[in-house]
Amino acid sequence: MSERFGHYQSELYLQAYGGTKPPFTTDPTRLEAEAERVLDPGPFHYVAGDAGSGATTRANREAFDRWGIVPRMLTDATERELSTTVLGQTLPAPVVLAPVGVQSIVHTEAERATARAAAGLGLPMVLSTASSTSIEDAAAASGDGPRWFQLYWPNDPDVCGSILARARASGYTVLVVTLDTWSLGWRPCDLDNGYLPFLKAEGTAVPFSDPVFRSRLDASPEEDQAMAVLRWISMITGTDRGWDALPFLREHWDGPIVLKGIQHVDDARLAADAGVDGIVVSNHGGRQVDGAVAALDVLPEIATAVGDRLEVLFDSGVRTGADVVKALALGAKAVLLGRPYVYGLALGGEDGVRHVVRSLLADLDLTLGLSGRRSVRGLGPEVLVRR
Ligand SMILES: Cc1cc2nc3c(=O)[nH]c(=O)nc-3n(C[C@H](O)[C@H](O)[C@H](O)COP(=O)(O)O)c2cc1C
Ligand SMILES: O=C(O)C(=O)c1ccccc1
Repeated sequence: MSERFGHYQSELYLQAYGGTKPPFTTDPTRLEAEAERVLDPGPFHYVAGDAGSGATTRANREAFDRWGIVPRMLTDATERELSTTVLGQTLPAPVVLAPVGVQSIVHTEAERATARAAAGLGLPMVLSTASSTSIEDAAAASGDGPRWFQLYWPNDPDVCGSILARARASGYTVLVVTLDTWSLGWRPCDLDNGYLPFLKAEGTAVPFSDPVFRSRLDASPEEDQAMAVLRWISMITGTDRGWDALPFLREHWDGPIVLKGIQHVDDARLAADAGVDGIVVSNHGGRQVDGAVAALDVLPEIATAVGDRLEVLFDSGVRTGADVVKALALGAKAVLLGRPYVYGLALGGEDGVRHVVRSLLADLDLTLGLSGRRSVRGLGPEVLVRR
């Protein structure tokens, strides 16, 4: 796909002359408030919420604000190139839709809408193990779009193997293994609202459609939903595995493997020593450890330590084109976008996701060009100053 993403700006201005406004805001700082107006409190706070006092979420944003882009002039940046290669795949832009579970709580089309929007833009969608759509249905919606699969690692090896086999058979190419959520963090908002979607069997489409998981139950999920949910939760919670368990994943996956949730440089080194293909430097958007370090603050050290041995991806707090430029300049190959596209899904389904992601990419394209840079490749710390 060779779309000039910056064209979305002229498209929106021209539409305005025809009397049509954007479907909803183009301002990432207003998305959350607009989504709050269309969502019930439980789902809204589940998406927007974070761990404890929210300190990590705030730290993620503050870390971006501490860097400034220093624009260059007269560099001929009229034509920009956003495309880049990530884990052997050429992507039209260095942006991936992060794995977000239970999308049915914000829109009836759920992950199918996200999959269609991502495929239309040629960007990978990472399907969550906690998806409300089965692996196969999401793949069908994604068509020939790039798709990656995120694993919450069941402690039953046969169940794990079965899920991975289904993902491979359905055309998911990259395996993203999330390490930081072997239990949900302390989330006061959800506790106060008494809101946990899994207890109502939302976000259980992957195990409930899995023959090996079903074979582990005394009664089918249709007969005894509560027991099936509890069995599944017990399989994916706990942290009794160590780095020596990774070869199991290699045996059951024939494409790139990425570890998500890395925040310590020594863990990044262990990931490289283990031979994985990539990591996502991430604190899960501030949803797990309250008071954790901002993901952006650990990115430079990690990228310097292991960037030549594996691909370093980044998420947690990315909202604007400038944020993408900063993360790339500090060593990320690409970023994952979380909550913003989920707000787009809530506000407009597939079109809403597309509007949010196109807005981000247009902002990225223009920010890059007006900063005097022609390509997302080769950005380095010289682009930035510390405020
Ligand atoms: C509602 C919600 C559900 C999420 N579910 C998952 C999940 O199932 N698997 C996962 O690896 N990460 C999950 N995440 C974390 C995202 O993949 C990502 O790390 C985070 O949202 C990035 O931060 P951001 O929201 O600030 O962009 C979820 C995040 C949200 C907001
Ligand atoms: O809520 C989350 O952050 C998350 O990662 C998750 C975990 C399990 C099921 C659904 C989402």
